[in-house]
Amino acid sequence: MEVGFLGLGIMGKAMSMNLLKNGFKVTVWNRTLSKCDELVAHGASVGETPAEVVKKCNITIAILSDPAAALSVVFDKDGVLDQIGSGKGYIDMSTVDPETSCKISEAIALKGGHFLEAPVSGSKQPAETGQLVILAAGDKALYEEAVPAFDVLGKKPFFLGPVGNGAKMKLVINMIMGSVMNAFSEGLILAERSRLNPHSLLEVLDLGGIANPMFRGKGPEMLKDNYSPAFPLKHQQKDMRLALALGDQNAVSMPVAAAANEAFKKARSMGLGDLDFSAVFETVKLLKHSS
Ligand SMILES: NC(=O)C1=CN([C@@H]2O[C@H](COP(=O)(O)OP(=O)(O)OC[C@H]3O[C@@H](n4cnc5c(N)ncnc54)[C@H](OP(=O)(O)O)[C@@H]3O)[C@@H](O)[C@H]2O)C=CC1
Ligand SMILES: O=CCCC(=O)O
Repeated sequence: MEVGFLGLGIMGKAMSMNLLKNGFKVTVWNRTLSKCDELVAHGASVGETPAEVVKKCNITIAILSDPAAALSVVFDKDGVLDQIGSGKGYIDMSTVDPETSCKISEAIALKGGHFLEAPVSGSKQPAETGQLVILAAGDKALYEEAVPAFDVLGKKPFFLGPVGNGAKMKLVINMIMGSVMNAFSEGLILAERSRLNPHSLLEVLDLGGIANPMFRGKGPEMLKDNYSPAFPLKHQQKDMRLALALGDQNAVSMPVAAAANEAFKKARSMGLGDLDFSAVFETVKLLKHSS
Protein backbone atom coordinates (compact mmCIF):
# COMPACT_ATOMS: atom_id res chain seq x y z
CA MET A 1 0.00 0.00 0.00
CA GLU A 2 1.32 3.48 -0.90
CA VAL A 3 0.58 6.44 1.35
CA GLY A 4 1.48 10.10 1.36
CA PHE A 5 2.52 11.73 4.63
CA LEU A 6 2.44 15.47 5.36
CA GLY A 7 4.14 16.81 8.50
CA LEU A 8 7.27 15.28 10.02
CA GLY A 9 7.23 16.76 13.51
CA ILE A 10 7.54 14.62 16.64
CA MET A 11 4.49 12.55 15.73
CA GLY A 12 4.71 12.54 11.94
CA LYS A 13 8.32 11.43 11.87
CA ALA A 14 7.64 8.48 14.19
CA MET A 15 4.43 7.48 12.39
CA SER A 16 5.82 7.66 8.85
CA MET A 17 8.91 5.74 9.97
CA ASN A 18 6.64 3.07 11.40
CA LEU A 19 4.74 2.77 8.13
CA LEU A 20 8.02 2.37 6.23
CA LYS A 21 9.29 -0.28 8.64
CA ASN A 22 6.06 -2.21 8.13
CA GLY A 23 6.38 -2.39 4.36
CA PHE A 24 4.33 0.62 3.23
CA LYS A 25 5.63 2.77 0.38
CA VAL A 26 5.62 6.31 1.77
CA THR A 27 6.00 9.69 0.06
CA VAL A 28 6.66 12.45 2.58
CA TRP A 29 6.46 16.24 2.62
CA ASN A 30 7.36 18.66 5.39
CA ARG A 31 7.29 22.48 5.36
CA THR A 32 10.96 22.41 6.39
CA LEU A 33 12.01 20.02 3.64
CA SER A 34 15.32 19.02 5.29
CA LYS A 35 13.32 17.04 7.87
CA CYS A 36 12.52 14.56 5.05
CA ASP A 37 16.16 13.43 4.83
CA GLU A 38 16.01 10.86 7.63
CA LEU A 39 12.88 9.30 6.15
CA VAL A 40 14.50 9.17 2.71
CA ALA A 41 17.43 7.30 4.26
CA HIS A 42 14.86 4.69 5.33
CA GLY A 43 13.31 4.38 1.87
CA ALA A 44 10.74 7.18 1.63
CA SER A 45 10.22 9.31 -1.47
CA VAL A 46 9.77 13.08 -1.22
CA GLY A 47 7.08 15.31 -2.70
CA GLU A 48 8.04 18.95 -3.21
CA THR A 49 4.54 20.16 -2.24
CA PRO A 50 1.40 18.69 -0.58
CA ALA A 51 -0.23 18.71 -4.04
CA GLU A 52 2.58 16.60 -5.48
CA VAL A 53 2.13 14.03 -2.69
CA VAL A 54 -1.64 13.83 -3.23
CA LYS A 55 -1.14 13.47 -6.99
CA LYS A 56 1.10 10.46 -6.41
CA CYS A 57 -0.80 8.68 -3.61
CA ASN A 58 -4.41 7.53 -3.32
CA ILE A 59 -4.33 8.04 0.47
CA THR A 60 -2.52 10.97 2.11
CA ILE A 61 -2.15 11.34 5.88
CA ALA A 62 -1.30 14.61 7.64
CA ILE A 63 -0.35 15.44 11.22
CA LEU A 64 0.33 19.16 11.67
CA SER A 65 0.64 21.49 14.62
CA ASP A 66 -2.68 23.34 14.79
CA PRO A 67 -5.78 24.53 12.88
CA ALA A 68 -3.84 27.22 10.99
CA ALA A 69 -1.32 24.65 9.75
CA ALA A 70 -4.03 22.11 8.88
CA LEU A 71 -5.93 24.72 6.83
CA SER A 72 -2.83 26.11 5.13
CA VAL A 73 -1.67 22.71 3.85
CA VAL A 74 -5.08 22.08 2.30
CA PHE A 75 -6.11 25.52 0.98
CA ASP A 76 -2.85 27.34 0.11
CA LYS A 77 -1.19 27.28 -3.30
CA ASP A 78 0.11 23.81 -4.19
CA GLY A 79 -1.96 22.43 -1.33
CA VAL A 80 -4.00 19.25 -1.00
CA LEU A 81 -7.04 20.75 -2.78
CA ASP A 82 -5.05 21.22 -5.99
CA GLN A 83 -4.90 17.47 -6.61
CA ILE A 84 -7.64 15.87 -4.48
CA GLY A 85 -10.49 14.34 -6.41
CA SER A 86 -12.38 11.16 -7.19
CA GLY A 87 -10.64 8.04 -5.86
CA LYS A 88 -8.38 10.03 -3.51
CA GLY A 89 -8.56 10.12 0.29
CA TYR A 90 -7.16 12.63 2.79
CA ILE A 91 -6.79 11.75 6.47
CA ASP A 92 -5.98 14.57 8.90
CA MET A 93 -4.61 13.23 12.20
CA SER A 94 -3.78 16.68 13.65
CA THR A 95 -5.54 17.80 16.84
CA VAL A 96 -7.85 20.59 15.68
CA ASP A 97 -11.33 21.92 16.46
CA PRO A 98 -14.41 20.37 14.79
CA GLU A 99 -14.98 23.52 12.69
CA THR A 100 -11.55 23.21 11.06
CA SER A 101 -12.18 19.54 10.26
CA CYS A 102 -15.61 20.33 8.79
CA LYS A 103 -14.20 23.12 6.62
CA ILE A 104 -11.57 20.77 5.19
CA SER A 105 -14.10 17.98 4.75
CA GLU A 106 -16.54 20.18 2.82
CA ALA A 107 -13.84 21.53 0.49
CA ILE A 108 -12.57 18.02 -0.27
CA ALA A 109 -16.09 16.71 -0.88
CA LEU A 110 -16.71 19.56 -3.36
CA LYS A 111 -13.74 18.29 -5.37
CA GLY A 112 -15.08 14.70 -5.27
CA GLY A 113 -12.48 13.45 -2.76
CA HIS A 114 -12.89 11.59 0.53
CA PHE A 115 -12.02 12.88 4.00
CA LEU A 116 -11.46 11.36 7.41
CA GLU A 117 -10.33 13.14 10.56
CA ALA A 118 -8.33 10.82 12.78
CA PRO A 119 -6.64 12.54 15.73
CA VAL A 120 -4.69 10.27 18.04
CA SER A 121 -4.40 9.63 21.73
CA GLY A 122 -0.87 8.69 22.78
CA SER A 123 2.42 10.50 22.40
CA LYS A 124 5.92 10.12 20.96
CA GLN A 125 6.65 6.65 22.32
CA PRO A 126 3.30 5.09 21.34
CA ALA A 127 3.80 6.69 17.91
CA GLU A 128 7.19 4.98 17.65
CA THR A 129 5.84 1.61 18.73
CA GLY A 130 2.49 1.66 16.90
CA GLN A 131 0.44 1.93 20.09
CA LEU A 132 -1.67 5.01 19.36
CA VAL A 133 -5.44 5.13 19.83
CA ILE A 134 -7.03 6.41 16.63
CA LEU A 135 -10.18 8.55 16.87
CA ALA A 136 -11.53 8.53 13.32
CA ALA A 137 -14.69 10.16 11.97
CA GLY A 138 -16.01 11.01 8.53
CA ASP A 139 -15.97 8.86 5.39
CA LYS A 140 -16.58 5.24 6.48
CA ALA A 141 -15.31 3.75 3.20
CA LEU A 142 -12.02 5.65 3.56
CA TYR A 143 -11.81 4.44 7.17
CA GLU A 144 -12.12 0.80 6.00
CA GLU A 145 -9.51 1.41 3.32
CA ALA A 146 -7.12 2.92 5.88
CA VAL A 147 -7.46 0.14 8.49
CA PRO A 148 -4.21 -1.63 7.37
CA ALA A 149 -2.32 1.64 8.02
CA PHE A 150 -4.19 2.27 11.28
CA ASP A 151 -3.28 -1.27 12.41
CA VAL A 152 0.40 -0.35 12.04
CA LEU A 153 0.07 3.08 13.66
CA GLY A 154 -2.16 2.19 16.57
CA LYS A 155 -3.40 -0.42 19.02
CA LYS A 156 -7.07 0.37 18.39
CA PRO A 157 -8.89 2.47 15.81
CA PHE A 158 -12.34 3.87 16.68
CA PHE A 159 -14.86 5.05 14.08
CA LEU A 160 -16.91 7.76 15.81
CA GLY A 161 -19.41 8.82 13.12
CA PRO A 162 -19.64 12.17 11.31
CA VAL A 163 -16.72 14.60 10.88
CA GLY A 164 -16.19 16.61 14.05
CA ASN A 165 -16.71 13.73 16.47
CA GLY A 166 -13.05 12.68 16.32
CA ALA A 167 -11.92 16.24 17.06
CA LYS A 168 -14.40 16.59 19.92
CA MET A 169 -13.36 13.28 21.50
CA LYS A 170 -9.69 14.23 21.27
CA LEU A 171 -10.30 17.66 22.84
CA VAL A 172 -12.26 16.17 25.74
CA ILE A 173 -9.41 13.72 26.43
CA ASN A 174 -6.71 16.39 26.29
CA MET A 175 -8.76 18.77 28.43
CA ILE A 176 -8.83 16.07 31.12
CA MET A 177 -5.13 15.33 30.66
CA GLY A 178 -4.10 19.00 30.94
CA SER A 179 -6.20 19.49 34.08
CA VAL A 180 -4.78 16.34 35.68
CA MET A 181 -1.21 17.45 34.86
CA ASN A 182 -1.82 20.66 36.82
CA ALA A 183 -3.26 18.82 39.83
CA PHE A 184 -0.34 16.38 39.69
CA SER A 185 2.15 19.29 39.65
CA GLU A 186 0.47 20.86 42.69
CA GLY A 187 0.57 17.51 44.48
CA LEU A 188 4.32 17.12 43.86
CA ILE A 189 4.98 20.60 45.26
CA LEU A 190 2.65 20.08 48.20
CA ALA A 191 4.49 16.87 49.09
CA GLU A 192 7.88 18.55 48.83
CA ARG A 193 6.95 21.72 50.77
CA SER A 194 5.33 19.70 53.54
CA ARG A 195 8.61 17.78 53.87
CA LEU A 196 7.49 14.53 52.29
CA ASN A 197 9.72 12.70 49.83
CA PRO A 198 8.07 13.29 46.40
CA HIS A 199 9.58 10.02 45.14
CA SER A 200 7.63 8.22 47.88
CA LEU A 201 4.51 10.04 46.68
CA LEU A 202 5.10 8.68 43.16
CA GLU A 203 5.53 5.16 44.53
CA VAL A 204 2.33 5.36 46.59
CA LEU A 205 0.36 6.89 43.69
CA ASP A 206 1.49 4.08 41.40
CA LEU A 207 0.06 1.43 43.71
CA GLY A 208 -3.36 3.04 44.12
CA GLY A 209 -6.57 3.66 42.26
CA ILE A 210 -5.30 6.74 40.39
CA ALA A 211 -2.12 5.09 39.06
CA ASN A 212 -1.61 5.95 35.40
CA PRO A 213 1.13 5.92 32.72
CA MET A 214 1.40 9.73 32.77
CA PHE A 215 2.31 9.93 36.48
CA ARG A 216 4.60 6.90 36.07
CA GLY A 217 6.38 8.24 32.97
CA LYS A 218 6.51 11.98 33.58
CA GLY A 219 6.77 12.14 37.41
CA PRO A 220 10.41 11.06 37.85
CA GLU A 221 11.49 13.33 34.95
CA MET A 222 9.64 16.33 36.41
CA LEU A 223 11.47 15.84 39.70
CA LYS A 224 14.72 16.08 37.69
CA ASP A 225 13.49 19.23 35.84
CA ASN A 226 13.71 17.22 32.60
CA TYR A 227 11.10 18.45 30.14
CA SER A 228 12.47 16.97 26.93
CA PRO A 229 9.45 17.34 24.63
CA ALA A 230 7.24 14.36 23.80
CA PHE A 231 4.08 16.50 23.69
CA PRO A 232 5.02 20.19 23.34
CA LEU A 233 3.39 22.47 25.90
CA LYS A 234 2.28 24.93 23.19
CA HIS A 235 0.14 22.16 21.67
CA GLN A 236 -1.38 21.25 25.04
CA GLN A 237 -2.34 24.91 25.56
CA LYS A 238 -3.87 24.96 22.06
CA ASP A 239 -5.94 21.90 23.01
CA MET A 240 -7.10 23.50 26.29
CA ARG A 241 -8.13 26.61 24.35
CA LEU A 242 -10.05 24.57 21.76
CA ALA A 243 -11.70 22.43 24.47
CA LEU A 244 -12.78 25.57 26.35
CA ALA A 245 -14.34 26.87 23.11
CA LEU A 246 -16.23 23.58 22.81
CA GLY A 247 -17.38 24.13 26.39
CA ASP A 248 -18.57 27.64 25.45
CA GLN A 249 -20.55 26.29 22.51
CA ASN A 250 -22.26 23.69 24.70
CA ALA A 251 -22.70 25.90 27.80
CA VAL A 252 -20.50 23.57 29.86
CA SER A 253 -18.85 25.31 32.80
CA MET A 254 -15.24 24.13 33.15
CA PRO A 255 -13.52 26.13 35.91
CA VAL A 256 -10.85 23.47 36.47
CA ALA A 257 -9.91 23.38 32.78
CA ALA A 258 -9.97 27.20 32.61
CA ALA A 259 -7.48 27.40 35.51
CA ALA A 260 -5.29 24.76 33.86
CA ASN A 261 -5.36 26.74 30.61
CA GLU A 262 -4.14 29.83 32.48
CA ALA A 263 -1.22 27.82 33.87
CA PHE A 264 -0.25 26.61 30.37
CA LYS A 265 -0.52 30.18 29.07
CA LYS A 266 1.72 31.36 31.90
CA ALA A 267 4.21 28.63 30.99
CA ARG A 268 4.20 29.80 27.38
CA SER A 269 4.85 33.37 28.52
CA MET A 270 7.85 32.04 30.44
CA GLY A 271 9.26 30.64 27.16
CA LEU A 272 8.43 27.01 27.96
CA GLY A 273 6.16 26.35 24.93
CA ASP A 274 8.56 24.07 23.10
CA LEU A 275 9.26 21.92 26.17
CA ASP A 276 7.10 18.99 27.22
CA PHE A 277 3.69 19.95 28.62
CA SER A 278 4.86 18.67 32.03
CA ALA A 279 6.94 21.89 32.21
CA VAL A 280 3.76 23.52 33.55
CA PHE A 281 5.24 22.22 36.82
CA GLU A 282 7.59 25.24 36.67
CA THR A 283 4.64 27.66 36.95
CA VAL A 284 3.33 25.81 39.99
CA LYS A 285 6.77 25.98 41.61
CA LEU A 286 6.79 29.78 41.04
CA LEU A 287 3.33 30.29 42.54
CA LYS A 288 4.11 28.27 45.63
CA HIS A 289 7.42 30.15 46.11
CA SER A 290 5.77 33.57 45.96
CA SER A 291 3.05 32.79 48.48
N1 LIG B 1 3.43 15.18 20.41
C1 LIG B 1 2.42 14.49 20.90
O1 LIG B 1 2.55 13.79 21.93
C2 LIG B 1 1.08 14.51 20.26
C3 LIG B 1 0.69 15.49 19.37
N2 LIG B 1 -0.57 15.46 18.84
C4 LIG B 1 -1.00 16.48 17.90
O2 LIG B 1 -0.39 16.17 16.66
C5 LIG B 1 -0.05 17.36 15.96
C6 LIG B 1 1.45 17.37 15.68
O3 LIG B 1 2.12 17.31 16.92
P1 LIG B 1 3.73 17.18 17.01
O4 LIG B 1 4.23 16.25 15.99
O5 LIG B 1 4.03 16.95 18.44
O6 LIG B 1 4.12 18.68 16.63
P2 LIG B 1 5.51 19.30 16.16
O7 LIG B 1 5.48 20.69 16.66
O8 LIG B 1 6.64 18.41 16.50
O9 LIG B 1 5.35 19.29 14.55
C7 LIG B 1 4.45 20.15 13.91
C8 LIG B 1 4.43 19.87 12.42
O10 LIG B 1 3.53 20.81 11.79
C9 LIG B 1 4.24 21.49 10.76
N3 LIG B 1 3.71 22.84 10.57
C10 LIG B 1 3.52 23.79 11.52
N4 LIG B 1 2.98 24.90 10.98
C11 LIG B 1 2.84 24.64 9.65
C12 LIG B 1 2.31 25.38 8.56
N5 LIG B 1 1.84 26.62 8.71
N6 LIG B 1 2.31 24.80 7.34
C13 LIG B 1 2.78 23.56 7.18
N7 LIG B 1 3.27 22.78 8.16
C14 LIG B 1 3.30 23.33 9.39
C15 LIG B 1 5.68 21.48 11.20
O11 LIG B 1 6.52 21.75 10.11
P3 LIG B 1 8.03 22.33 10.33
O12 LIG B 1 8.88 21.14 10.63
O13 LIG B 1 8.37 22.99 9.05
O14 LIG B 1 7.95 23.31 11.48
C16 LIG B 1 5.78 20.06 11.73
O15 LIG B 1 5.88 19.13 10.68
C17 LIG B 1 -0.56 18.51 16.82
O16 LIG B 1 -1.84 18.85 16.39
C18 LIG B 1 -0.60 17.90 18.22
O17 LIG B 1 -1.53 18.54 19.06
C19 LIG B 1 -1.45 14.45 19.12
C20 LIG B 1 -1.11 13.44 19.98
C21 LIG B 1 0.16 13.42 20.65
O1 LIG C 1 -2.25 15.07 22.26
C1 LIG C 1 -1.32 14.56 22.89
C2 LIG C 1 -1.51 13.44 23.78
C3 LIG C 1 -0.28 13.09 24.55
C4 LIG C 1 -0.52 11.85 25.36
O2 LIG C 1 -1.52 11.16 25.19
O3 LIG C 1 0.39 11.58 26.18
